[in-house]
Amino acid sequence: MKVLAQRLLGLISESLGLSTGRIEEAVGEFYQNITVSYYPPCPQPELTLGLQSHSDFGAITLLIQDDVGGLQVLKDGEWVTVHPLLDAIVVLLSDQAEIITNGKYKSAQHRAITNSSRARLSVATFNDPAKAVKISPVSELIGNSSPPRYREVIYGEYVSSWYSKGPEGKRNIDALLLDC
Ligand SMILES: O=C(O)CCC(=O)C(=O)O
Ligand SMILES: [Fe+2]
Repeated sequence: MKVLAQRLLGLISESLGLSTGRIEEAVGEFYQNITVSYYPPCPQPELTLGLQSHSDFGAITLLIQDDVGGLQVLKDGEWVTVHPLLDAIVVLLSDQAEIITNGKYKSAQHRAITNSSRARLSVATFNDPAKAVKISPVSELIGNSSPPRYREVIYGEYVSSWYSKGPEGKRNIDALLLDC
């Protein structure tokens, strides 16, 4: 999973005209956290969510889901179900990647819904910076015509604030937006 995350961030760097290792360099050493989520069947799925709308706070998330389905991403204002595919890994770009690329890439807003008949399991691998790392848009993407869109943040402080405010769409990263 770490090699895949490095490869994907390398391709994103190259797509922006940066050196292959540039985003990884900005993230620093990866700290990997794994969350296994179990969603029991819910008698009235329309009344509750398995996991409320949020974007992940690290750099990039790689997620494996079983064949039940329930992950949705917000696209053009609509919730789109990410249908399970055998052997597929879902890639969710996370908030630090959005900051580092100065918003050229956006973190994915997502949620999990429940269903009335089957339990669901997902395994997410989060690739995060160390808590002390300062994250800001990379200098190569900043210029007169593209000012920084996010203020610098110490990753550990971002995580603390995310947990104290709670997940709610993209309000945590939106709090770093600069007027420009
Ligand atoms: O269960 C899922 O598909 C989503 C899990 C998730 O978004 C998370 O753990 O951050
Ligand atoms: Fe998530």
